[in-house]
Amino acid sequence: MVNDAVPTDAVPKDTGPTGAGPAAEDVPALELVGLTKAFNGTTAADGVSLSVPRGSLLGLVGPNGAGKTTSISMAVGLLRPDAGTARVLGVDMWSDPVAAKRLLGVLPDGLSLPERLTGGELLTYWGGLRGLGRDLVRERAEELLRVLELDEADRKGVLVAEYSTGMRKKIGLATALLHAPRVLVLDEPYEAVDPVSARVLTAILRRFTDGGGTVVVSSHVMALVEQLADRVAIIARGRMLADGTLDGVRGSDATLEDTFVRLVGARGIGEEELSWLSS
Ligand SMILES: Nc1ncnc2c1ncn2[C@@H]1O[C@H](COP(=O)(O)OP(=O)(O)OP(=O)(O)O)[C@@H](O)[C@H]1O
Repeated sequence: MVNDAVPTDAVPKDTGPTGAGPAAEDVPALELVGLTKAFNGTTAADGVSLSVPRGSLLGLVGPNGAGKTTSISMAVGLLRPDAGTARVLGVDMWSDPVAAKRLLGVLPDGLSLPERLTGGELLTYWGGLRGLGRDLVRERAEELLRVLELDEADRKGVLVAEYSTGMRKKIGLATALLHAPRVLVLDEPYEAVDPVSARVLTAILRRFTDGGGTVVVSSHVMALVEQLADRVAIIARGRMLADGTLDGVRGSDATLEDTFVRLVGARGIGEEELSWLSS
């Protein structure tokens, strides 16, 4: 798995959602252009291209090892591509990473966070890195902790190091939202999150897109993507197999899972395989 953790190179000073200047209306929120990456001679992403219109919520799905995290990591500036690039509202991630990251909120795979801080302290620290004013950070941090139900742990002084997996996801999401980005890229945001918190997360994402924001979510849960997303992209073996509106990709009479299995290829278990399990 790609695990390049926290955005590093010159965390941008934020000037708010409109800080990077207005982009032309027809510019996609996020564009992946021929993103390619090989690890030790093995291609993990092979010319991955995708265009995500503004205001949409795209579900990125693919089997284990398909190249989702690799592609996302290149798109958000965490992993340098061998070839290709990504643009956030028309701003090139690899030639102008500071401006591109200003527009972007990211929940990366395997996010590493400062562990010896409470959630509130972490958000204060993060807001400072983003160049946000103290009062604004305090207000937003309190609200995020409350909405994401991390406020009680915060009052008790629970450190991030002591957080459960789901709590870590939620505080990671809070760091992604804190500077009010225009595009959110979330790698498996629902993983390990309880059903009540999942509803809160869905409500946050809907509010975000209703306000004109754009979301890319990777997930293995087809039913969730069908319920949440208006667009879907299917990737396998490092290649984009399909992308478009949900109905366009799956057709009106098939489930996303059917389409996924048809495109990716089903694999059953042979008669003899694992027969020792039933002996
Ligand atoms: N840092 C790395 N070093 C070597 N190989 C890597 C690295 N990161 C990813 N890979 C390989 O690249 C391929 C794609 O991995 P990636 O993590 O992008 O897949 P994924 O679609 O996110 O998988 P999953 O659904 O299991 O999280 C896999 O074969 C993986 O082993």
